[in-house]
Amino acid sequence: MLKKSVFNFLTSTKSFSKMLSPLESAKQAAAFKAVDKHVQNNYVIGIGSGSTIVYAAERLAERVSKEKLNVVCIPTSFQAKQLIVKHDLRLGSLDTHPTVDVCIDGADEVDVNLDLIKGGGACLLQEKIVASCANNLVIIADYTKDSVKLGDQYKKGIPIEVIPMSYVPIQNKIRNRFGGDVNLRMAVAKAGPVITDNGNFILDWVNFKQSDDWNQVNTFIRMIPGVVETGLFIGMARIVYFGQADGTVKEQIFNARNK
Ligand SMILES: O=C(CO)[C@H](O)[C@H](O)COP(=O)(O)O
Repeated sequence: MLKKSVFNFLTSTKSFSKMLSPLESAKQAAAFKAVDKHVQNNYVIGIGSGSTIVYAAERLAERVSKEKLNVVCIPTSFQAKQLIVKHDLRLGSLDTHPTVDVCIDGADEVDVNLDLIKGGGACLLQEKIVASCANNLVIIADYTKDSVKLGDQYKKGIPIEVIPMSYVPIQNKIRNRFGGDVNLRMAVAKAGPVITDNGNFILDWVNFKQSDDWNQVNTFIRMIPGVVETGLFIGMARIVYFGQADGTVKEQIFNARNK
């Protein structure tokens, strides 16, 4: 039997109310650290997408309510919008707030230069738009996303959002230029492809050769007619928090980043 005092302690704070797996603890630790360090009163905040950002939204709601913060949240996806609404945070848009103080978002892989692969949740287009409007892009990720070179860790490939009618020619052009396989992402609970929040398809480029110049690769792909955006976020992030299995956080900063 658990002693009453121990039980009371374990259930007394929100953080201890759910026992998290090492991976979830890592996500939570990274998210909490980013919100605690980078959110200030009167900020416009970009809210990213994915599973790690769920913890950031929770923490932000906690801080807003306790500290009576006045912040506006700009969503990067339908999911992000739902999180903002669920937590009673103030929903804004780039129409009314085109400059974002800080954008907090997850990533699928982060290399030593803080270049990223994003779009595992098919939200890369709006994520990149909001990140491009932010004075500071802060990435929150668990330890599995920490990589030396892009492609080391994330075997699901580089997501590319495309206009539906162009997906086959785009597959061919990428394969012919760089090799690898370019797969149309299929939906799980629907017969057919994943449709993004913007009504487009997602191609996942896998088994590619590593590049020493991702900027060049990104530029080539973005120039193909029908490509809307890629999940390569090159030179955008300035700070990454990698949550660890023990709940600590590794911080990686790119000081020389110019915006
Ligand atoms: O880019 C994304 C969605 O398009 C996510 O930020 C990325 O997939 C990371 O997700 P998670 O926090 O679930 O690991």
